[in-house]
Amino acid sequence: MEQPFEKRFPVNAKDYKLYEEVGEGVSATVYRALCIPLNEIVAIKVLDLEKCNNDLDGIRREVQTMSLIDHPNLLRAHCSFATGHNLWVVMPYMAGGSCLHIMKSAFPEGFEEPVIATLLREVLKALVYLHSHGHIHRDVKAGNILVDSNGAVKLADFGVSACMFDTGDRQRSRNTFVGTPCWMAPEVMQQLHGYDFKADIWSFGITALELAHGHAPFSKYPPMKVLLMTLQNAPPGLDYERDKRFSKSFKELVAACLVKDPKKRPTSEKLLKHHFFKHARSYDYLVRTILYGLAPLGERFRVLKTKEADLLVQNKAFYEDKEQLSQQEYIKGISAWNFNLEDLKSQAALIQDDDDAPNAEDQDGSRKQRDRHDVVGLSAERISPEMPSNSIAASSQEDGLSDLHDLESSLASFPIKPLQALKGCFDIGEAEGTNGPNWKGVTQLESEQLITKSSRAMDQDAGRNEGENSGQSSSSTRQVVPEHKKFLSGSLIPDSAFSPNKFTGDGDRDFPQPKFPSERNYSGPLLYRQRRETNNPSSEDSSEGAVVQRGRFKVTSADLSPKGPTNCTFNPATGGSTSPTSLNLRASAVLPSLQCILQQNTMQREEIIRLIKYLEQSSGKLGDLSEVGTNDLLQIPPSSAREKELQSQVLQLQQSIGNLVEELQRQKMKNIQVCPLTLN
Ligand SMILES: Nc1ncnc2c1ncn2[C@@H]1O[C@H](COP(=O)(O)OP(=O)(O)OP(=O)(O)O)[C@@H](O)[C@H]1O
Repeated sequence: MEQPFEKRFPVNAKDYKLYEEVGEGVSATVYRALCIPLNEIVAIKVLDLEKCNNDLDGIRREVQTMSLIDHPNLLRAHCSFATGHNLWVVMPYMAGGSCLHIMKSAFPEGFEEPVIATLLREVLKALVYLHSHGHIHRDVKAGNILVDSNGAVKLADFGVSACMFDTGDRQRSRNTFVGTPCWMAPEVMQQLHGYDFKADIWSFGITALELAHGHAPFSKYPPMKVLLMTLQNAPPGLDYERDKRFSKSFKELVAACLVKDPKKRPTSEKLLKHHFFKHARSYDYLVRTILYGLAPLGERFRVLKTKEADLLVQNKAFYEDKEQLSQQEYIKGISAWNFNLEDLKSQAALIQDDDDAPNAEDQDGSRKQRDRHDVVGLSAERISPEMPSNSIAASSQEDGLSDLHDLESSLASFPIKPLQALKGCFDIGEAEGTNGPNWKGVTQLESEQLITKSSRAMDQDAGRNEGENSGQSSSSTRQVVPEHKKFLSGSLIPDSAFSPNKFTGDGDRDFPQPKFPSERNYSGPLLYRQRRETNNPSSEDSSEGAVVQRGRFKVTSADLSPKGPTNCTFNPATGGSTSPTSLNLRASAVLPSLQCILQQNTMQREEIIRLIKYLEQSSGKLGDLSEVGTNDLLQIPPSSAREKELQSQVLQLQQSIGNLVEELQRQKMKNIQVCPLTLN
């Protein structure tokens, strides 16, 4: 359909001439290129297979989908082939670039409604096609809506698409935590019951807001906060002061898509009939309104990339803290994340909302009211009935402490599997390299302990201010920071390919100079790839259900349950040890238990002494009791209820010391029997 039957694209690299870079994703760099035999300008997506070892299946699926689809609103691959360690995917060149690029270059505040209607209608047609063929796109966003020089609109990037007809492992992949958080549907985040193509409808609604505002709701927040806000807050919408310019039908369309219960969202087919699309115009209209005046794509891309790099350098100077830096990177929309749960918790607390008014999306009380009972899983029960509905979002955004609590309790509210998945995701921050995830020597057990520790610290710090809490949280945080980033513009292709004289403008529409100011809004998703070093120092993860992270969140739904503690722990409640008791138990395995018992014993002794001292001070009548034995003390009849209580506690402690000592002896005996040589 896309190309005439006789047009065959060669599958040999020498038949193509690469020009400038026009886009970067997490896994690929896209170049404008010339197909020499056909004398046709194309785009070539170059994927470095060595860097994508963990996700070859994803790549295969992407290429397969791109070759099989046949719809004018979907970006189809002409052909693909391997060359060296790269995979080249040859596709039509979309000279306008992505809607995200266009907004960043010229429409930082978003598009006008007729433009949005036109773009969305085309995207929806693509979704109707995909859904009717059993596909979920799973990454619908402005960055994946491409426009060509004639104003034709195509949905691109099938890197994480899934097929509803898949079975087995691939079917399971449909339940994975995948997508880009700001656009991700709540049911995808929660993973309670899996999800279907309605997840695309949510992303479509978020994309509508993105096109209207120039950035997606919550795009300035770090990933964990986005998850929390999506799950806890009412869905974002267009109900606010700044959205006056938009029609009622647009607001209704957005509201219809952004319903938390996927069953209540319309299908793509039904949505296409929405009266909002009466505002849609022709492709030509897009050329006149959004493409006119734009510089060639490669140039725009280069300018944006330079600005982003500058911004990153500035931020680096400003934020010495690497966590802050990584947060900044996220805010700017880079989707290659490398983080862990503790980092995210710190970030959730650290993030300040002082750069502008809270998102209008979060403020509207009526929507909250409406959605209170519509929230999947978390929010309805968690919203305090006394709290005015319109203050909830504000407080959840402005109060770092409450964020931390929210975070803890939200995670606690997750069903086990998603919780493990999330933890797995955050702990295993790196998955792209050949060496597996970036698992920096922290076991699941340690991770759990850290979480517990952090939550206890929060309890203790409840009265302190946010900054202190952040610090507290940070200090207990493992410093797993993003890998050093580098900009590898054209790394896969000889530099000469990008020399200015190669920049011919062939096939690219040479738009007149943009009439827009250079000051731009840099919030929003994905501008350039945050590439990671391939030589990840990680080697310790061999977990099943390992995380695959292609710049978007992607966590397998395979069982990520903890492997169980490897060290023996003493259970004070039963007085017994959970350590194995088999005969071939080694002394080295028993000793930690014994040490633990001894430690407990010592602690309890100290507690008794403390109690005695307390008694001594509080009664004041007993004279100098330091010389008096505990038993003697206990002979003295208590003169107050408090004394009585303390005496009984002392008795209990003594009893438990007795038990512990017995246990210690038992263990010693056992140990001697099992490993006499070791102990001798
Ligand atoms: N056919 C094309 N014509 C022009 N530009 C393109 C084309 N395909 C992709 N691009 C640009 O390159 C960018 C990266 O491409 P793409 O999204 O396919 O890579 P990716 O690695 O899959 O990205 P992601 O980070 O979303 O995973 C796009 O956002 C777009 O701006």
